Amino acid sequence: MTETTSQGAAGRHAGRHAAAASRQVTSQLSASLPVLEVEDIPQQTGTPVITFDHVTKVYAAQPNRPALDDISLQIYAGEFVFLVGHSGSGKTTMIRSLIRELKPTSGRIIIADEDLGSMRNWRVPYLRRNIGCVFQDFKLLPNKTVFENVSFALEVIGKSRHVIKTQVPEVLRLVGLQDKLNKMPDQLSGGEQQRVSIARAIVNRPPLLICDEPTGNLDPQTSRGIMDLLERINRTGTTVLVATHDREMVDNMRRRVIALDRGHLTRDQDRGVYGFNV
Ligand SMILES: Nc1ncnc2c1ncn2[C@@H]1O[C@H](COP(=O)(O)OP(=O)(O)OP(=O)(O)O)[C@@H](O)[C@H]1O
Repeated sequence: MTETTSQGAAGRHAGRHAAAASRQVTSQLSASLPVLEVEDIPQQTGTPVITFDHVTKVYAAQPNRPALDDISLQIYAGEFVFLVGHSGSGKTTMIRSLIRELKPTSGRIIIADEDLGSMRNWRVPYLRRNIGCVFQDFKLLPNKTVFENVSFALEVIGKSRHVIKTQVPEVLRLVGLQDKLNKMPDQLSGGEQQRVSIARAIVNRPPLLICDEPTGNLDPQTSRGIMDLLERINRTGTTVLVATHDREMVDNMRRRVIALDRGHLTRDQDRGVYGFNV
């Protein structure tokens, strides 16, 4: 069953406080990108950025237990969405399907106007250029500096040296790492490494940023810094989808929450909470 609710004035008030606090922290970061005010829920209009249309995924190893079971949802431009659920509920399967690492067993996934089911293989890299990805384990290249880790993302898609020289320092300023350009990943804290991986994910300015457990390896204070950064990126107009187990973060931020339980979509809630008892 899917339940759709929205919070009242109290929720909106709390949301405004959280947004104000977040603005204070992030104002210390670079102001190089325009800030859009999205204190209210973005209008769900136009073409959805993400559409799941009766998507089912069955892994061959578990034929009787779909990892995703008849999921239908839409996410619109500018939304910030949490994807929550117990371990094994299907969050990573959903994310891997979005970048076409996996194909659904049935149903359709549409990104912007493109049906991933009929997308030719040669177009998949172009799809992935438009989706920034951040993972729990950062996935940085250990033998490259901070600057090189981020610039590599532009090099592989053929960007000029001029673009690299301008965009890489700019994005590293945005994530607060302008003084660490020449450090190696093992000289950074976990939070700083995650900031590098976020910088790498957004340096090409993708309209969609997907994060799978971005704070899973970080302490609560560092996690808050990362979420503040993701909120700031969202305020530049980027659609952000975050799969997480971080109850405190979800409960504090009061954004749209999509909940999965054993492959079923059980809740889709504006300004939602984490909502599981364990
Ligand atoms: N490659 C695979 N082959 C077979 N079964 C898989 C595979 N990947 C995931 N599964 C199964 O699919 C279900 C959903 O797994 P998934 O990794 O999507 O969940 P999750 O919500 O991301 O979990 P976690 O929070 O632990 O990362 C689980 O039952 C899992 O065992």
